[in-house]
Amino acid sequence: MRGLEESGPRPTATPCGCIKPALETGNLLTEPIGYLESCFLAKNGTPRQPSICSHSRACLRIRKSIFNNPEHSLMGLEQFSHVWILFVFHKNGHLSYKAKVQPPRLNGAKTGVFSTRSPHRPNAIGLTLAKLENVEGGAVYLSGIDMIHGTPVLDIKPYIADYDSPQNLMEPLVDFNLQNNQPKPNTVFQCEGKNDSYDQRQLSGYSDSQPHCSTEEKPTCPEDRTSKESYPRCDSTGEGQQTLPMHRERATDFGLESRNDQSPSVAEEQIVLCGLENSCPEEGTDEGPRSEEGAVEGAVEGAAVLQGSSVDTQPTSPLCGARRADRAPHSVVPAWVREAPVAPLQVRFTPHAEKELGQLSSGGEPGVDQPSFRYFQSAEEARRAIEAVLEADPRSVYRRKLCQDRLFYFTVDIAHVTCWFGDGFAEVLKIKPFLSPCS
Ligand SMILES: C[S@@+](CC[C@H](N)C(=O)[O-])C[C@H]1O[C@@H](n2cnc3c(N)ncnc32)[C@H](O)[C@@H]1O
Repeated sequence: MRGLEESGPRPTATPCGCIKPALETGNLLTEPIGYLESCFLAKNGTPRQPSICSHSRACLRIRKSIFNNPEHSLMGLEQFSHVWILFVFHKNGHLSYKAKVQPPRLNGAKTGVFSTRSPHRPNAIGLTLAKLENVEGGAVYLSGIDMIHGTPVLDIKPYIADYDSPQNLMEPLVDFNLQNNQPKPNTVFQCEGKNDSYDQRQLSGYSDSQPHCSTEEKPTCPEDRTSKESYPRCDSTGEGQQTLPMHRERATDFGLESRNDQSPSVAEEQIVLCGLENSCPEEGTDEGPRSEEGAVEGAVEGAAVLQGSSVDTQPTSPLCGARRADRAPHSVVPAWVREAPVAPLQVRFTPHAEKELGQLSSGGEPGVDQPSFRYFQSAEEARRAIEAVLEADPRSVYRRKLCQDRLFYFTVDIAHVTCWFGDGFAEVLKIKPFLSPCS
């Protein structure tokens, strides 16, 4: 990654010799959107992952040099409970990196850098999933962080479990009996599956190796403080900061709470999890106050949407045998994420397009030199990909509203697809081979 001292992105050559603008070759000139004010002043003692210390606190103020009105850029973010923070490991000391590293968790054994969360990597970029405590004006208040004070932050993105958690992309492992919130008997096996999560921790290298903080045990964290006490630096610069919503009412409010008002506190999330884990016969410990039935119901329903927010609830069985930090956190997203106003489209292919698709996978007509798929293994796979793309209506709002009758083109693998959209459907008209001159 290029340093700030350089004047700007310069054109660079691609492997095939074409000169392209720097951005197109991935040479990004970054400018931090802000510098983190963190409760951790130095690398030493800073948790290796955010899950280790849920009480850690930080504040990020969006710089005015990025947006004249930083608060505009944060509009709507308060509706999310968690955010991804992309940042620069600015205190790495050197920019060197090695293909194999020794993550502390492997205790001396080496593994490939890309299978770890090591700070020392080709581009010194870190990625942390933090809890969003509050948004006030142009400032974002976070908890559960593993970055030090002064860390340059490159970006904030909302955490959306539907997109970001593989558990949401796979068939649920547990069939819940929603009446009494008990997993059906076959989930006992899942609850016993401790090895899986252990293996994953081993592989990720930097995950929870230390005693982690919970509401009840906090060996390495600062005291749980009131919001103002938690952000001394922010308070010193930010006038009129309000008390952060750290202390919430009861877990029963959790599933029914609008993110607009307040997010559930860490403690509440844990209460909900405790309520769920008590349904797991493996887990005998009772680490926190038991939630009331209502709270558990709200959680198990998962997609419960009220007051503009939607609570994500993960299947609990893989979590039963795991420790708290291994569990996918419940998260809150605004309702629009799950209730998009755009209905899925019906997708159909003209007979002509069907024929062309078949020809692509078979390498074309005899005697004609035609490429076959690079990524898909069959025409059927390509067809499913094309269907999925179109079903979700890939058109921009502008196109949808103002250029409805225009043909729409896109390319997937070597298929250049031409289609059109009608009321509630998309129809594929043509599929031609496409080979990029310079990919
Ligand atoms: C293992 S990294 C993981 C960071 C992030 N969660 C990730 O996976 O990319 C976390 C460690 O990086 C170090 N660290 C945090 N902020 C840093 C910074 N700005 N520059 C260099 N090292 C930093 C701290 O020692 C912390 O324990």
